[in-house]
Amino acid sequence: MNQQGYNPYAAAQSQFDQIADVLDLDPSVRELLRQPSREFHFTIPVKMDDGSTKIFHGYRIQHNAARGPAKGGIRFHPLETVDTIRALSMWMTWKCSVVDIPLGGAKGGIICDPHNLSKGEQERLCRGYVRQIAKNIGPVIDVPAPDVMTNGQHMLWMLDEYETIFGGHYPGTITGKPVGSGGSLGRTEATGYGVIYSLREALKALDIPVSSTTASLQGFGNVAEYASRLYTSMGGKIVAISSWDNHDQKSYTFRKKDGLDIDKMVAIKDSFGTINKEKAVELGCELLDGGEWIAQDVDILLPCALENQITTDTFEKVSKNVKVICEGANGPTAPECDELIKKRSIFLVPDFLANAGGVTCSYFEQVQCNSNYFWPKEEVLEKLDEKMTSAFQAVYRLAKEKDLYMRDAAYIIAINRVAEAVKLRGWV
Ligand SMILES: NC(=O)C1=CN([C@@H]2O[C@H](COP(=O)(O)OP(=O)(O)OC[C@H]3O[C@@H](n4cnc5c(N)ncnc54)[C@H](O)[C@@H]3O)[C@@H](O)[C@H]2O)C=CC1
Ligand SMILES: O=C(O)CCC(=O)C(=O)O
Repeated sequence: MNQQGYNPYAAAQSQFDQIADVLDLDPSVRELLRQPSREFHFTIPVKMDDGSTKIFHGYRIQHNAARGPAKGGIRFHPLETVDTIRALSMWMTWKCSVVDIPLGGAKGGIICDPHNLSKGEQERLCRGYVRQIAKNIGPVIDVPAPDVMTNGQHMLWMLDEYETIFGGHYPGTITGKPVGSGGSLGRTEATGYGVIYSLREALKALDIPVSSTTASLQGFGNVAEYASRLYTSMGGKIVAISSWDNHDQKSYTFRKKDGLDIDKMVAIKDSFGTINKEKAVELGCELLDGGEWIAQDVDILLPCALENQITTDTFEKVSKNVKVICEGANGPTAPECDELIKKRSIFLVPDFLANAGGVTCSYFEQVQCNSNYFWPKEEVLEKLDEKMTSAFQAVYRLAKEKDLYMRDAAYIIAINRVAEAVKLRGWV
């Protein structure tokens, strides 16, 4: 999902280079880690409902697998680009490393708009994707999962195709599967809840009670919905949410200054996370331009939609009262904006730490599939909270000790672990 003039891969590499300098990384380690180790680009012919055949373009990019099988979601998006997937694969490596789970980093995508595909066409697209990549994914190689505009149903079609090809049950091939078909309880909630576990720790560090805070969110899909649910259940108040309207081809911000009722907002969104604007107005929401979510007078900003949303331009609109930015999306902040965030002393919880709950629960799903024994939801969420909290605390401790920006501290921990793994394996 590239926007004009913005290249997420260049952003991911620039973040990496900055920390590689701080760590004085060995040149060969640096060269190895600043790019993906393997890339697959392929075509996917799909029989459409009208009898025609359409050719889609699919990608799977594996950044690094030194600490374990590569891991990361598959996106469906009409504006997906290879550089976005490269960046996301790199961020997956740092994400798995910062929460210390034995997995590497990968990401996949198909250039398509599922809004315009029937269920049957989506199933054939998922199966076609797997036919092209089956030999290069699997429980010990690379394990996909859902991401933007993909869900458990897509994952199960993909798994079924994989198991048909290899003739057996291999539930550890894909995570984010539906519960009852090899999925873990809690995976649907995991990313959003993880964002709020990190936010809770950040507020604790700042000595601010959650129940005294207000927040504004970008996005209302999987991550944002569950982040909103947990945050409001802790007493926080959400005053604005923005979402994309595919029919109007623009985004809107829905604002209610005395607080949005999240159950009611969920009831009027579709499966793509689009809020019905007519129904929102009936619920008493003000309808603002999509970009207005960032300009609200709140304590907390939760970007949970897209990359490159907090830029030097949009940052000018950020209220002086914002105390925390907790990044639910991957890469929502342009690298040049970090200096501005630091200058304003806004506490930042970086994306690959804040949104690591999804992949952590995916790891739990693999563990459960391997032992063919599934845990109750409370146990999954308790383990998730433990993992997220201890990762946050390790990053926060380092940031405090060395007076570092939270993103830099998280990168130092993550990159050091991967650099150590590639050295121990004798790759460099
Ligand atoms: N689903 C997961 O487990 C994980 C997702 N992420 C990241 O979180 C972000 C969101 O992912 P999901 O919630 O899964 O996606 P999703 O597809 O469920 O929801 C995306 C949401 O973003 C909104 N959106 C799209 N363009 C927008 C715009 N211009 N302005 C305002 N809203 C807009 C959509 O309306 C929708 O509500 C992505 O960056 C994704 O990579 C990160 C970790 C795990
Ligand atoms: O659950 C997973 O394996 C991957 C989730 C993901 O794609 C992400 O964290 O960005």
